Amino acid sequence: MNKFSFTKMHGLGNSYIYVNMFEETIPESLLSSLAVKVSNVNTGIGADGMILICPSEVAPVKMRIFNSDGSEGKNCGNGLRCVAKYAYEHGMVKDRSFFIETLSGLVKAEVTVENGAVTNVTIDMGKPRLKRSEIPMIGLDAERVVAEPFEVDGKQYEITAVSMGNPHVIFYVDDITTAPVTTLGPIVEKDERFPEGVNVEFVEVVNDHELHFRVWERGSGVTQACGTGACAAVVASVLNGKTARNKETVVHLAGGDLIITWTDEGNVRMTGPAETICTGVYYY
Ligand SMILES: N[C@H](CCC[C@H](N)C(=O)O)C(=O)O
Repeated sequence: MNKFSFTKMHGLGNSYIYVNMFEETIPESLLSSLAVKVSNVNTGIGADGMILICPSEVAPVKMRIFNSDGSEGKNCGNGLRCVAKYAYEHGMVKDRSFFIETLSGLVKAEVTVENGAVTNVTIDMGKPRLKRSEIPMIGLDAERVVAEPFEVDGKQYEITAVSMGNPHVIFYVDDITTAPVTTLGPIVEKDERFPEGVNVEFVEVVNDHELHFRVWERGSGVTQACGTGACAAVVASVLNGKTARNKETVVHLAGGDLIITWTDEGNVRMTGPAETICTGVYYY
């Protein structure tokens, strides 16, 4: 019987099964199917996916993230905060500020420590990718996708698309409590205009530094929070003149709040909690 030790952690209720690949060995060919199995709340552990904390040649640690459908994502904001917490608390890094490698490049983490435990984490997520080709999205000629008409099943919408290393499309709504998350979300996730699929976000603007946010995630469906999605929502809101550049913006997600700033230098900074739920051994 094969097995590996895991730590279940969450960022605002967006939980993953974390595996320390400095200590565990799992065949590459099994990673996708294992992500599906461990995510199952009935026959597995229960989570939005699986995250591997791996050795890296360019940073103290590398994060790989697998959604609950087994697809591998290229970035994960809530995951990065939990990886930073894990790395610091397990002595994998000595400084409170350090780099983490992702499939979409290097990001910088800064942990807040109280009595030896990481209570909050800031991630410099780097620059958003705004070109249509970088999302990626196919369709009109305009280089960026900002307030673009978008038809779905004969209904007209307006979208803005942003990549944080992974693809996001933002719909603005008047009332977040009635956003079509579970009806429009799964349709747009697989829309052919997004060749790699897309994370689908719904945003209600409160004022120039406050948003309400819900998400249908590519590969995981409805989650309590999406860190990269919240970053994309802030960038989209600045591009649409709805929130202020270089100003801390509170994003209210179902699982709690993130503080996000798109700085004048161009980077997106995200601050929020990261929590450990439990540890255990998974048999497969
Ligand atoms: N579903 C995403 C990966 C997880 C992102 C999200 N959980 C976050 O916190 O950023 C994707 O396939 O791009």
